[in-house]
Amino acid sequence: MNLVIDIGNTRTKFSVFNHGEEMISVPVEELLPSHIEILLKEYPSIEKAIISSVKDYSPALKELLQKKLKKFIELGEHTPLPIENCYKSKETLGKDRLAGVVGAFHLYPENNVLVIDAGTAITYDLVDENRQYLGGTISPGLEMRFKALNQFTGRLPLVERNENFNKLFGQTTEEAILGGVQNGLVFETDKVIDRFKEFYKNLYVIITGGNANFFDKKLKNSFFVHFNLIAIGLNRILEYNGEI
Ligand SMILES: Nc1ncnc2c1ncn2[C@@H]1O[C@H](COP(=O)(O)OP(=O)(O)O)[C@@H](O)[C@H]1O
Ligand SMILES: CC(C)(COP(=O)(O)O)[C@@H](O)C(=O)NCCC(=O)O
Repeated sequence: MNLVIDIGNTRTKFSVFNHGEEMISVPVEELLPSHIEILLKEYPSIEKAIISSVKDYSPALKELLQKKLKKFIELGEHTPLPIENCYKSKETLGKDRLAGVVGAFHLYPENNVLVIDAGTAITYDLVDENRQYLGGTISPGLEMRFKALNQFTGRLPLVERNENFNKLFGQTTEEAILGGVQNGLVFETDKVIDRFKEFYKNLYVIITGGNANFFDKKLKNSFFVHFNLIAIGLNRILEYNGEI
């Protein structure tokens, strides 16, 4: 069994895999060594673990995993991968982005795949049919857009995401913000997909991340939702490192 840990800017998600199949997946605000102790008691067959992190995390967590398990990988720029990483600043690349494209390649190895990770930030990343991760873009996440309007102005309230908002424009401050943020994100995403499709034929689109369900029935382009894409990618990297 494998333990995979994805430390994002908002949440940490940890999952247990058994022969490639995800048994459990749990989001927590902060992963503590005590959580790992409990998990290892519950699943004594866990022998390997991998962590992807986009921020600093407790050294105690790493020490515990190194001590208790047969194999532990902290995903980094030198970790061997089943795809070629063509990002130029590999040392600054978010490891969640790398895991996402490995997951995409594992699911759709014959296709060009655009991975959209709608989390704290929104990343758009391309892995092509030649097994190459080519790079992508980073833009503010949904919640960050609402928060920015509130924090950097004197009069704009903090508005919450509204699933039912479907107007082109607003007639109240709240509606105007919803229109700007939500429609803006939908327009952005559809346009990004359109542009990638112009250059990459046979393009599959995967949406993942805490806000993946926001796009449901909103985009004109078709896409697959894989909430556990990062975990799938991390598990694949862990397995790959056992094979080579
Ligand atoms: N239960 C939840 N707890 C926290 N954030 C959530 C939850 N459900 C949806 N979200 C949204 O998902 C985002 C976090 O998504 P996630 O993919 O976990 O991000 P990250 O990898 O950046 O930590 C938040 O910014 C929020 O907008
Ligand atoms: C772009 C990100 C902030 C996304 O993080 P997330 O929203 O998943 O928490 C993260 O991947 C990151 O810190 N990247 C470093 C810069 C780069 O990828 O080039």
